[in-house]
Amino acid sequence: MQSSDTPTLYEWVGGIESLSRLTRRFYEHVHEDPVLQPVFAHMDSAHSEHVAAFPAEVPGGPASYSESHGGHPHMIQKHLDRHLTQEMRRRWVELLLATADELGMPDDPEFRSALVGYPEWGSRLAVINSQPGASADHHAPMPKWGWGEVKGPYRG
Ligand code: HEM
Repeated sequence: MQSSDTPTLYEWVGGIESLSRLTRRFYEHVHEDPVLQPVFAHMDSAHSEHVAAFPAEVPGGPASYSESHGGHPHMIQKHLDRHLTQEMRRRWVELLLATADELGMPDDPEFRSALVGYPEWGSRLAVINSQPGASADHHAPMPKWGWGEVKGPYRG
């Protein structure tokens, strides 16, 4: 049951250090992947540092992406006209979850169900936003993601 002492997903995952490790390793895999490499060919590796601020803010971490990197509208803009396909999206989600396993991120059922939910949802928005004619809402609020139906970590 969720209560005032329930940690945020951000705290549970290990904060910005853990998310920076995840994004860094994830993009290493992306650059070796035949489906995703061409999509991310122009992304420089230093980029993964500030990208981690986004998945930090969504699950309850500091609002630094909103304050310093243009917030949700800027992130949406990065996906415009990319013509992302379902094959790319599925590969992206698979690689992200495989990287979480590789790095030994928490694997309790409650955390993992929340972890699967967010990229599944967000990647589908990325595909929609990447199609011809899509535009970014300049007031799009930052998404917030929590424990969902499981309401918190396992308590026995
Ligand atoms: C939950 C889902 C997703 C989130 C939260 C997300 C988040 C982000 C963020 C924060 C950036 C960098 C923005 C910046 O420069 O400040 C970015 C860039 C980008 N994303 Fe996503 N993204 C998601 C899904 C996807 C998917 C599924 C794909 C492709 C299969 C994708 C492709 C890209 C590309 C190509 C860029 C630009 C890279 C560059 O700078 O060259 N994204 N995304």
